[in-house]
Amino acid sequence: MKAADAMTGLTQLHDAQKVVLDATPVLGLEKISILDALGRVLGEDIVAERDNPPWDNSAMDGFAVRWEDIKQEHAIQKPVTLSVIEDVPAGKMPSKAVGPGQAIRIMTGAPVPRGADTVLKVEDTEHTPDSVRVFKAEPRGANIRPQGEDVKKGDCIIAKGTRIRPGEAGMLAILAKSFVFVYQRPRVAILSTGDELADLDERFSEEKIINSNSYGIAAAVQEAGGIPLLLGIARDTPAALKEKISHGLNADILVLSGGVSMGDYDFTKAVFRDLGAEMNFWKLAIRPGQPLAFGKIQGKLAFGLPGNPVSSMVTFEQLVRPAMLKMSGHRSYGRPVVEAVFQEKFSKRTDRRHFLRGILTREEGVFKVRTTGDQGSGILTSMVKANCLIDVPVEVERLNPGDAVTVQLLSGDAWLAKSEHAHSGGHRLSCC
Ligand SMILES: Nc1nc2c(c(=O)[nH]1)N[C@H]1C(S)=C(S)[C@@H](COP(=O)(O)OP(=O)(O)OC[C@H]3O[C@@H](n4cnc5c(N)ncnc54)[C@H](O)[C@@H]3O)O[C@H]1N2
Ligand code: MOO
Repeated sequence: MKAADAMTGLTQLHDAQKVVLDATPVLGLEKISILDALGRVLGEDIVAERDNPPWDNSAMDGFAVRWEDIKQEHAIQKPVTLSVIEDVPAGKMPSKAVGPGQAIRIMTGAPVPRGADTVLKVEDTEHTPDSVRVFKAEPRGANIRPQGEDVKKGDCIIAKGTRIRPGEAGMLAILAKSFVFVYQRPRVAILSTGDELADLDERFSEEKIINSNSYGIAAAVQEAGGIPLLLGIARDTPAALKEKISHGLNADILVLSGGVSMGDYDFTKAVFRDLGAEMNFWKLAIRPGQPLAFGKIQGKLAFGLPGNPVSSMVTFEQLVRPAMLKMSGHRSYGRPVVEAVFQEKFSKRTDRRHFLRGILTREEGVFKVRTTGDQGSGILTSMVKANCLIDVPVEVERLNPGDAVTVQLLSGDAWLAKSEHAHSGGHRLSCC
């Protein structure tokens, strides 16, 4: 890793991300029911043990025939009459073979009988229980779905490392895989620090600040597919911090929030040292989220996120979430990214990369983005309004309306839901 810049003492985010990902292990596998597999990452290649469909079958309700019998050029003037020798509904195997001058009535999905190589749609015929008149010529093989057209026995159908979506779940069922191996979900212990904090179950007091970070981080952990373990609040004493941290060391990741700014370093550092931790204390070249601690405590990944509520969420996004995704077997660790047209004026110093909370909309096919308003690191409503983070590179000094920017999409389809709010104008939240 490149060391922090000698002049500024700042560490670039991508350098910090590399350190984090290099230190992050991939978790082991567990076997689960496909009913629980949505969103999980496959830990095995899924190889087809049989063809799908398992036999040639009809794509239409109609009659299975021999193409030789119906190939005449003027079907309408000279319709062919065939005798119907059997009915084959879906779910039944035909017992007879189609011979010259014969047809078998067949339903969509039913196996094509031996001898037949073409299916005629029922609406292109005139029929009685015993016979069928054919008025339309069809090419050989029409309306037959051949064996193995979807899946060929022996092929790898879903590769290890694939995230299971509804399509994969259906395919696993087709392949009769009721249980599959997936990567384990990371367990993330969450600890908020600070005497100023009160938890939700404590008596409300005017002097205290409600611990919101634990709950925002817990939700972010769940959204990233992990299991949050709330350790509560560590009071500002070395003993309290040490004890709480030790409770979190059976998790895969420990996330602390607060206590990483200048004033708190000495105390936190001493506790880490006592626990045998190897920690980096970074000043990241980003805003929000400058002070950040990362390392390993007794082999477990440990993050010290800044206490300001937005800073903790943004640093979780940029550093903890990628580590969680790597742990749980994903092949890419970032959010979806799009280019959008910036709608405002913005300026900054050229020493930090900024993550502005943004509202992305799509108007006449063009992505447009504006900020949520005040970008202070204590303005948690900015995260409530935002559907994306606008990623403004370190070297950019100003943005004008019309400039192209890169945005990281937060939480899936949220940007669609937010469009209406953005259109209604203004930065204020409005309900009802
Ligand atoms: N002299 C300096 N002071 C600060 C610097 C600096 O470089 N030099 N950096 C500032 C920046 S940037 C940030 S971010 C914060 C980070 O501070 P800490 O991580 O030590 O966090 P605290 O001081 O404990 O808290 C900051 C702020 O956040 C509130 N907070 C903390 N925990 C929670 C929680 N669980 N839920 C809700 N809110 C929480 C806390 O009350 C404070 O308002 O340091 C700056 N200072
Ligand atoms: O980085 Mo602090 O997180 O800017 O407020």
